[in-house]
Amino acid sequence: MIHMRNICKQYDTGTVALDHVNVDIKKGEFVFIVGASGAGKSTFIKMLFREELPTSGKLMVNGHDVVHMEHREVPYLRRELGVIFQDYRLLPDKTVFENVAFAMQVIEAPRRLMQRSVNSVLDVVGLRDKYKCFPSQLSGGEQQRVAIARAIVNDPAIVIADEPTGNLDPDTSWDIMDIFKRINKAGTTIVMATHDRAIVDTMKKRVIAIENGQIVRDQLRGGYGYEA
Ligand SMILES: Nc1ncnc2c1ncn2[C@@H]1O[C@H](COP(=O)(O)OP(=O)(O)OP(=O)(O)O)[C@@H](O)[C@H]1O
Repeated sequence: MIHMRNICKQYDTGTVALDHVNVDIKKGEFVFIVGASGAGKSTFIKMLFREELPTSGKLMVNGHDVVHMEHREVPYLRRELGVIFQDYRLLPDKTVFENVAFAMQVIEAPRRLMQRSVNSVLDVVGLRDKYKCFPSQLSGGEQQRVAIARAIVNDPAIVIADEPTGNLDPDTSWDIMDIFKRINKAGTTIVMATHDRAIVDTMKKRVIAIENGQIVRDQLRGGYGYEA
């Protein structure tokens, strides 16, 4: 599902953010990406949806050759991925329903499918009753639920999340992780960068640790493994 070979990323500033990274992630896996600040986690995540391109190496994501694909193919890659950020990134002047529906409008999904699919994912994240609210009327945890609903409404092959609980308190973070667990149980691959030691230690999923742009540990049923 994800195949990285000798991926290097050097930014224009000269910083080497990824240094010969090799990773294979299979369908249905749940993978945490951990590492100190500046280790290269976000850069790793951004490669997957082609927000950044590697300087060298081979990268396949869900059958797409991310490095060599034509620009016009990029939307086809991205519609197979659901991406979630620490800061939610909702559209402030759209309601909960409209924020989620917008992801379907972008791919020109049929209207009748839209109503059903949006209601269904709002059920998954427990927000059906708030469908008319605007983001400013929601708590941080609720906003992140909307972002998750938006990410999964088109039934992506892979959900990619960069610090999705970074702005949330521990109880709310666990509620969010329960949603990710359910999405993963339904067969969706999840790749998540996180600093949340308690979550990584408790969930016992695959852990890929990055240090100075290099993978220093890749462990099934791993723990966080770093001092805070
Ligand atoms: N757009 C950019 N231009 C130049 N350097 C960058 C850019 N983005 C990241 N970097 C540098 O690349 C390195 C890796 O950054 P990255 O954001 O991937 O780390 P991270 O592990 O996600 O850190 P954090 O946990 O703080 O988010 C850092 O040295 C960072 O300063």
